[in-house]
Amino acid sequence: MAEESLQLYDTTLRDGSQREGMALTVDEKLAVARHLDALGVGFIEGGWPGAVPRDTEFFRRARTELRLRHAQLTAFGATRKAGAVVSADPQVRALLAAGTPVITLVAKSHTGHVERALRTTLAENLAMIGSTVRHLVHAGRRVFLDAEHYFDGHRLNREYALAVVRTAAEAGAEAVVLCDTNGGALPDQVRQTVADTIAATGVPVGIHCHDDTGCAVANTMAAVDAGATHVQGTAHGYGERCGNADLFTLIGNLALKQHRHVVEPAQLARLTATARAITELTGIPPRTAAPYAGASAFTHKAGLHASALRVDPGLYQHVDPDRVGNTMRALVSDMGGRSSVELKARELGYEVTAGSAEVARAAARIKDLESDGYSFESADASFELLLREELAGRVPEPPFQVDSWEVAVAGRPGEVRTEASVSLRVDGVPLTATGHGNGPVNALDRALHQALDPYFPQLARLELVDYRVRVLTGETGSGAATRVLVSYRDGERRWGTVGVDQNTVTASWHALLDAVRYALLDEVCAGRPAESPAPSLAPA
Ligand SMILES: CC(=O)SCCNC(=O)CCNC(=O)[C@H](O)C(C)(C)COP(=O)(O)OP(=O)(O)OC[C@H]1O[C@@H](n2cnc3c(N)ncnc32)[C@H](O)[C@@H]1OP(=O)(O)O
Ligand SMILES: CC(=O)C(=O)O
Repeated sequence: MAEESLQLYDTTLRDGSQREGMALTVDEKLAVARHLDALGVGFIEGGWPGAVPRDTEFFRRARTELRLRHAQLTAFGATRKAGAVVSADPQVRALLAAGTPVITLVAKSHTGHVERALRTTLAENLAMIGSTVRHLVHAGRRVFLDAEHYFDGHRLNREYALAVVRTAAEAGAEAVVLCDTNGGALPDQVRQTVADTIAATGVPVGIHCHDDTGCAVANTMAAVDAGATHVQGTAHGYGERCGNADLFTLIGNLALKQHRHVVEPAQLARLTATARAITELTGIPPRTAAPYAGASAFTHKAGLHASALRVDPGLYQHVDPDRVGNTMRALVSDMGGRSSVELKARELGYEVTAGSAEVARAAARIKDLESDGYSFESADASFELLLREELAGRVPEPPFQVDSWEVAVAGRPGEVRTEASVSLRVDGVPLTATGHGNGPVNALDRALHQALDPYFPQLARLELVDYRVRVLTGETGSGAATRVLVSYRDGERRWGTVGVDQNTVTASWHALLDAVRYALLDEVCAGRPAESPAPSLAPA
């Protein structure tokens, strides 16, 4: 396909913010805008000044705090009210006051909406569009017109929908963006309607799709195929109801499948990092299966896939993950075999081959342990400990031994106390320590730190960051097995371990021990500095 330039327009900060659960502060909006700018989008729609106070404030601060290198900041708002004088309309004045180089106006293109929602005449709606666009263009702004409900409107009254497009363009709108506002269109309808609109009017058109049929990206691609030259979307497809077209997926598709010039290759390589940074800012759990930028987009679980990937990653990947800044990952589980173990081991830095006896033993143990309830796909550290055992041909000497542990939970109205005690040995030296916490796992974690940190100073940086419990056989009630997954981090690294037992606290203890042992892999006891003898770790 010929290389062709498209306008890339992001509306995360406006339509994306219409998503349930999304409520960015002004600081967060500014930060999202900076990420999108670095990604190379052409336009960033910041919100609706004059209607949403936070958006008015965003544009006020953007004037001094936002230095965009690629994108043009865009303010969004409605045309003047029916019967109003455009220059006196407060919403239109607020749009100009936002001080952006670009303004996007929303207008009705569906006769039913004009008559029933706006409660005005079809002629007055056209006059509202014409006068508002002219007024803003005269004030020196670039103007886009979002034609609301365009696809339904075009089906109901094609001539009127086309009249909206012509009126906006004749008044000076740079492009008219055809909106599938209720998200109900399918790709064929979008393709035909876009083609018909361009053929009938000759006006440059854009596309803005919602995802209510799960087709927002497909509809956008269909519109581009039919000649749309301006593409709207949002980060992660955030947006009203089911969301908008996912801009990250669109960028991947347009750049890598159709070789269209949407962003530079170096910007494309920021796609995954941008997606993750925006997730951090919104706090909305990411869709791991999201194309291109999702954590699972290049993650392989099935053994047969892994066996082909060993030969050539291209055999099960439609593009090279490096192009979008993502990485290939392998998962080990009972659905994998020796190839999955080899891939995961290589990912972790081990030079092993699927044909070796060690790898075969590791693969067999994983299948057995998973049938007992273990799950290794989020527990790389437990996998690595298991792999090391197989490579060494024995259970390596642990850096510390456990003699016993104990947890006590006592309560009375308004107060619950949890205390954990551990008895360990390091280099044969017995240690006991006690930890208090807001629950058994927290108390055990603190007791382990209390006992071990003086001997292994690197453990002091260790932080328990996630804890998940799953009851594996709910129907057997309190006798059910539980699986516990814990995640630790020590600043740079993050790792997960798994424990399984009938007793939740025991399963947690095993997962905690694996996590601490993993932290001490390759470490020898730091020893006690001569000048500071081992502290007494007996409980007070
Ligand atoms: C398809 C889209 O997503 S467009 C973007 C939608 N985004 C938003 O609505 C977020 C910001 N909105 C708001 O803050 C408020 O809704 C406001 C300030 C715009 C209006 O608030 P209010 O005056 O209290 O009215 P309300 O929210 O009930 O909306 C009804 C008014 O909007 C008008 N309206 C509805 N659609 C449109 C439109 N496309 N263009 C202009 N006016 C419209 C109605 O005619 C009605 O006006 P009227 O009271 O003069 O008859
Ligand atoms: C303008 C817009 O957000 C829509 O029609 O969906």
